Amino acid sequence: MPLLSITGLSKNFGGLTALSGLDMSLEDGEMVGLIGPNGAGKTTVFNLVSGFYQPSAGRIVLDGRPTSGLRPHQIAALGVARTFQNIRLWYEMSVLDNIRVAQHYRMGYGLLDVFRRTARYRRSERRIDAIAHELLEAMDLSQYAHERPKNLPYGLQRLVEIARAMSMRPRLLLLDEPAAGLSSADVDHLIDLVRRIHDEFHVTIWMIEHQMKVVMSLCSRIKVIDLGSSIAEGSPERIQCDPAVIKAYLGDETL
Ligand SMILES: Nc1ncnc2c1ncn2[C@@H]1O[C@H](COP(=O)(O)OP(=O)(O)OP(=O)(O)O)[C@@H](O)[C@H]1O
Repeated sequence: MPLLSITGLSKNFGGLTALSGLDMSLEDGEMVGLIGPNGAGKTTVFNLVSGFYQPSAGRIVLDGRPTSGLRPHQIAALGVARTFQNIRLWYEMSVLDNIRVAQHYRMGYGLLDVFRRTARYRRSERRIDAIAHELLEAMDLSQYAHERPKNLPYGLQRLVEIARAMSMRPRLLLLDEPAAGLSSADVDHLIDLVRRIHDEFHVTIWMIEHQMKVVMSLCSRIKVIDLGSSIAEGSPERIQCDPAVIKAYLGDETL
């Protein structure tokens, strides 16, 4: 059974069809790309999968369970974490606290536990700290644990956002343009780190990315959409010479 199965997924905004009849599935452990020209509907797909939008039609099934009607926090609890095209962090908190706070839904204690500082509360807090430090280490961020994200260079903020998403121990990680705005050295570092977290944490990854170097180096399979519909799917080598893909990108030098 696929980890994620999407059938006939559509989304309309008033008269605008942002997505139309998308089919897609991801097997456990895969790293897959989602590409397409600007406005193709890529972020809409991620907003639907993560519960930020409800579909106009179609079905999303996560590990055998339909997600229709579920709110974003309920989908997160089922194991879907994401990053955003425009970085979203708590800029006044430390990097460490950003990563700790993201785990709150997994804490398994109530307000009374917090006030009484029960054994359950202390156990959960220790576990949260351990996970946060493990991730900071895995992503070479330990030395920034007590910095505020707003004082870090943009490339590091992107990594903190990925670490925060990973702290939820997701089964499926959705990365929305992780390389946007990064220098070429930062892009190489990002490629290494994404590969490392994929291998180390056995997480399934679906990424939207305009920088073909990132998608081509990391993804074993790529889905291409244009104007809300699927136009191709296959290995990076196949996608690069697919006539429909070349036509969609004609004039776009990024491919
Ligand atoms: N909340 C919304 N309300 C109205 N229209 C929307 C909304 N979200 C997206 N759209 C429209 O849906 C279409 C697809 O947008 P989407 O952001 O999914 O594209 P994208 O492929 O992610 O583009 P980009 O690569 O530029 O980020 C666009 O025409 C966009 O303007």
